[in-house]
Amino acid sequence: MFCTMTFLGMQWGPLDIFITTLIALFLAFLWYGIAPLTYWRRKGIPSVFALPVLGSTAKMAFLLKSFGQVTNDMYFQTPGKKYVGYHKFTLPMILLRDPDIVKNVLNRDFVHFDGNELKMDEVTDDVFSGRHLFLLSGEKWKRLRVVLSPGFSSGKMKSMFPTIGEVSGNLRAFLTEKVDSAVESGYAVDLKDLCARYTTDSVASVAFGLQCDSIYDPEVEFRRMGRKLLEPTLFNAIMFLIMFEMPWLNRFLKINFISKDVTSFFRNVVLNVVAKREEDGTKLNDYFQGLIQLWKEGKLRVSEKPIDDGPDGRHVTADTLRKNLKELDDITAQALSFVTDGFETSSTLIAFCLFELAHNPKVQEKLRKEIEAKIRQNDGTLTYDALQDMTYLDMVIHETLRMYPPGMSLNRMCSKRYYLPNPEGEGLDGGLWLEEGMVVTIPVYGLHHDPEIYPDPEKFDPERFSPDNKRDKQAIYLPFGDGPKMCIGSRFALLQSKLAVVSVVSRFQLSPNEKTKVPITIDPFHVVLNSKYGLWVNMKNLKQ
Ligand code: HEM
Repeated sequence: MFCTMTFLGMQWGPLDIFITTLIALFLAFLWYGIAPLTYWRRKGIPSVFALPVLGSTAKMAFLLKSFGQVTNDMYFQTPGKKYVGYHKFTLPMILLRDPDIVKNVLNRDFVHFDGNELKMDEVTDDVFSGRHLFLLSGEKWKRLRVVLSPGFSSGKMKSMFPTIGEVSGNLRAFLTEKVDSAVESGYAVDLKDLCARYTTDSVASVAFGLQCDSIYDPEVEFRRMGRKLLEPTLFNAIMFLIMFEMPWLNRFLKINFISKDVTSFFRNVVLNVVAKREEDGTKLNDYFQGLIQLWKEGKLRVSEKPIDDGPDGRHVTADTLRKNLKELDDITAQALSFVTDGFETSSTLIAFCLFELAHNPKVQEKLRKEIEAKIRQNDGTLTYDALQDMTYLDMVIHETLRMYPPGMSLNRMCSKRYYLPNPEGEGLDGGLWLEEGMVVTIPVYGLHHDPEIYPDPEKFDPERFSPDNKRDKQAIYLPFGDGPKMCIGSRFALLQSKLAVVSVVSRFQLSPNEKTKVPITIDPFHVVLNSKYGLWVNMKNLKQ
């Protein structure tokens, strides 16, 4: 009744096959799931507990915690060490704990760490692959960084000020309507959603030259598409888990990180704006115009040679974009990177800042006084220079980014052998040679919340960043990363965030709303630090 087979000169019945398969699976489990976990013991380096297959990141694998939360846990489990080994699944990695080593890796010794573990598939993710700074390394990264950096200079920020100012005016007008018609306890608002709509409008106007109005209409298509990119859904959580933590897996799965409808929407937006400006002969002084110029000069092509490269320069028009998808994607990628990198991170900053102000009325009052004084000194108008001159606002924003750094951790991949001293302390013999390809993790959230570095770390205290305190201390502070790979958009992020905070605080009184409990619960599904249950506050008119 049961069939048998002959293999290696022996007769195999179903039971033999079953038992042999079990043994083979068990050996594979030992070889691939357990043996790699002895790596740090064999090297004599202290390490964090690791489970078979899932390594030290089991909670992340089950989506119970984000990678940032897991690195934070590991940081606090290993006091006194300069660094420790851990396993992301079965891959050995290093968690750097010592602020001096961290600073060296990011700055002085960056040439040893200009590799990149992140990769997107060129076929499935044709827009970003080979074009986004986050995904590039070595020479290509350096060339694109040099090309894009002038677009984020202080001068450029000053020229963007009126455009973002208009969007912050819309935010204020929208809230005025809501607060005026609210009940006596005030207008209850989830800051997370509102601030995301504000930064969407701001990014749309600066990076695409579009008026988007999602503050008033949350369902407008630009907002829907932007939201789809980073929404904390189960699908996105799994997708980001694969992209950031298991990039090798996508070589087989070939998942689109940016879905086709989102890609095609943003390609069309770019095409239409280029064509419109060409038709009208308009040359605005915005970031998008800068991208058009770079594209015309062939400078956005970092992976391949630009087309039409002749002695008189490139004769390219909107029609070139229509006919050549690669050229269109050169612009789309850079404009779209504003959406992926710029709106969620900044909205997180604004939302947490306003949330903390609601919970710290004295800080709120002091900030309001500064804003009023600076505006008064400028004949009642808010100018770019007046905003830059608000020292206390800068302290409040710094403290928000310390407590809530949107990117909770950073990674760097070793590209050239590098020596780390003994992990147990100063002056001891024996350290570790990091080999090419080894990834080191910097637990930003942990460092920002370490009482040895920032006393009473859970207290929202902008005074830590007063000019005197800042001068005295050289504490580690990494909300935008550091070194040559530091966030390219930090000036823009600070500008749009400060404008939003000023617009709200100068007009409304903020107070806590019981829907959001303190301390907040971090959302493990979110790619940047976020509160799981929103960030609710009440807003009232100041004179009420
Ligand atoms: C509060 C807002 C923001 C925060 C907290 C933030 C944070 C960061 C961090 C931590 C990094 C990694 C730095 C490193 O590895 O050392 C980064 C990189 C980057 N950010 Fe931001 N960012 C913000 C806003 C923006 C905005 C508005 C843009 C606009 C385009 C932007 C574009 C980028 C890009 C392109 C990179 C990659 C840089 C490179 O690899 O050379 N970011 N950001």
